[in-house]
Amino acid sequence: MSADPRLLVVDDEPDLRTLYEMTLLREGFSLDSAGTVEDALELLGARRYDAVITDMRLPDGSGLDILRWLEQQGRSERALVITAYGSAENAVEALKAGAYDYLTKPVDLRQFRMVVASALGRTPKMEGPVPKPFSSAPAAAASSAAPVVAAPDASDAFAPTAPGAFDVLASAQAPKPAPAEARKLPRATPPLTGSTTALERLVGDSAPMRQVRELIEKVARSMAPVLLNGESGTGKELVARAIHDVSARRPQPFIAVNCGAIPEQLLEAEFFGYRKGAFTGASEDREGFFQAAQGGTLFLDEIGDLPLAMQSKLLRALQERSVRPVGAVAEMPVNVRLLSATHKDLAAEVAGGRFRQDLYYRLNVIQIRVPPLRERMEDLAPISARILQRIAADAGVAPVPALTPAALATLSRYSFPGNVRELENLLHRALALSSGDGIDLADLGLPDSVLGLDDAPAETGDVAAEPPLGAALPAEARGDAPLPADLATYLDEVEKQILLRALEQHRNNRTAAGASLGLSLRQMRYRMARLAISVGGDES
Ligand SMILES: Nc1ncnc2c1ncn2[C@@H]1O[C@H](COP(=O)(O)OP(=O)(O)OP(=O)(O)O)[C@@H](O)[C@H]1O
Repeated sequence: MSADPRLLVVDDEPDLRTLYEMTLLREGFSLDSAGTVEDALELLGARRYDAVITDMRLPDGSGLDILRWLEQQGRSERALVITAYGSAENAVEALKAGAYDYLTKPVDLRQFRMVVASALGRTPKMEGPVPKPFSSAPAAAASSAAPVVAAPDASDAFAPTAPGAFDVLASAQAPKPAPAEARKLPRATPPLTGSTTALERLVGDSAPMRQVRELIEKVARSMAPVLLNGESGTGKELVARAIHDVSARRPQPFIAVNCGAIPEQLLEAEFFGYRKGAFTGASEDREGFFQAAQGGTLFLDEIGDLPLAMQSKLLRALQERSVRPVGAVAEMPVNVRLLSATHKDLAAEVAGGRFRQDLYYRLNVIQIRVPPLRERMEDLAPISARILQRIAADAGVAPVPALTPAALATLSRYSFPGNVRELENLLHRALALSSGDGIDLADLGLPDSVLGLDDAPAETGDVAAEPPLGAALPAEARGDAPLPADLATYLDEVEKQILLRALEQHRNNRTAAGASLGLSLRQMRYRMARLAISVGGDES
C-alpha cells in the first residue's frame, strides 16, 4: 500500500459526499469521488485505489455492481458499502459480494473513520472516548479464579488450563493440569513468534478439509461475520484461529469465549466490562471481551447458548460498533471482527423462538461447516501423526512414536463422537501407556465393542444407529411390567446407568461420552453433578 492511501468515494448525494470527503481528507487520505456507478467504473478503470467507499443505492445501479466489477477484475481495492438503516439483508448481501465491511445510515463519523482505518490496516485518529489498549484481564479473570476465554493457542490442544468455577473452553481440551498462573492470564493470542499458524496446524487433505481451508483463505479478507457449524471437537476454534491468522488482524488479539460457560448474570460485565462501583465487588475498572479483542477477532463459541436478553445486547453492540461497560455513562467504539460457532441448528433455534432472527442474520453472513472426523477418515493418519508429534515434543519423548498399522486400522472403524479432541485424548493416554516405539492396539484402551471382542455391534459410524425406539424402552415403559412406584427416582436411576455406561465406553472423557448421547459438555457436567456421578481424570 502506498504511503498516501487514495480512496474513491461513491455517493449521489453531494452533501454526503462532501461530508465523507472532509472527514477523510482530515485523516490524510487522497480522494476521488463519483456520483454514479458509471463514473465510478470510469475512475476505477483509469487507476487503482486503496479502498472504495460506496453507497448501496445509486442512480444508475447499486454499490453491488461496483463490488462485482472489482471481483471480476480481480482488483485488490477493499470495498466499504453504506447501506440504509435497518436493512440487514443489504449489508449481508454486500459482505457476501466481497465487501470488506459495511456502514449503516445515518453514518456515524467516528465509526466511519474507524472502519476506513481498519480496511487500510491503520489506526484512526480518534476523538472522544478512546478504547484503552488491552492491559488488564477481561472481567472474568477478576470475578473468578478461572478464565472464561480460551488459553493461548501456542500449545493448541494441550494449553495448560485448570478447570475452575466456570466451565472454561480450554478445560475441555486440556488433559494436563495447569500451573496456577495460567488462570490469571488474559487469553489473547500471544505475540507472534514465527511459530506455526493455526492454518498450518489444521491437518487434513481430505476433500472437505480442502474446502474448509479454501473458505478460510477467502473469508479472511473481509470483516464479514462467519458462523462455524459442527459437532463438538471437530476443530471449529482452530478454524476460527486460522481465519484470524490469515487475516490482516493477525498481530492483534484473538479472544475466544465460551458463551455457554458464563453465568447469565455476569454476561454483560464479561462482554462489555464494567466500571469501579458498578456493582458490589466491582473494586476497579475492568475491560470486557470486546475491549480485549480491540483491533482483532472475537470468537464466540457456543453462541446458541446465549440467553435472549444477552442476544439483544450483542446485536446492539454489533450494529453500533460500540459498547457501554456496566456502570459507564459513555459508549466506547470497538473495532472487532466477530466469529461465532455452535453445534446447534441455529435456524431451528430461531424457529423455536430461542434465538433472535436478526442476530442470526448478522452472525450467519458466511457459514463454514466443519465436518465430523468420521466423514473424513482419510485425515485420521496425518492428524494422529501430527498430534503424536506434538505430545511427544511436550513430554520430551523421542523418537516420536507412531501408530502400528493394526492400531490405525482399528481406530478407523471407530466413530469418534468426540471428534479430533477425543482422538487427542486417546493418543495422550496411549502414549502414556505404550512401552515401545509404536502405539499398538492394546495401548489405545478402546472399549471391547470397538475391538470386536464382544457381541455388541462395533461402534463405527455406520453401525452406531440407534436401536428401534420400542426395543430401547425398559420393560416398565412397554407395558409388560408393573409401573415404577416413584417415577422421578426410577428415571434418575436409568439416566445414571446410561451416563455411567457412556463414561466407561469413553474412558471417562466427559466430552466424548456426552457427545455420544447428544449432550454438550456443559449438559453432561450438569447431569453428572445432579446424579452425584464423579469420575477421576482430567476435565475433558
Ligand atoms: N484438522 C485438525 N488438525 C489438527 N488438530 C485438530 C484439527 N481439528 C481439530 N484439532 C484439534 O482438536 C482439538 C479440538 O478442536 P477445537 O477446540 O477447535 O474444536 P471445536 O469444534 O471448537 O470444539 P467445541 O465445539 O467443543 O468447542 C483442538 O486441540 C484442535 O487443535
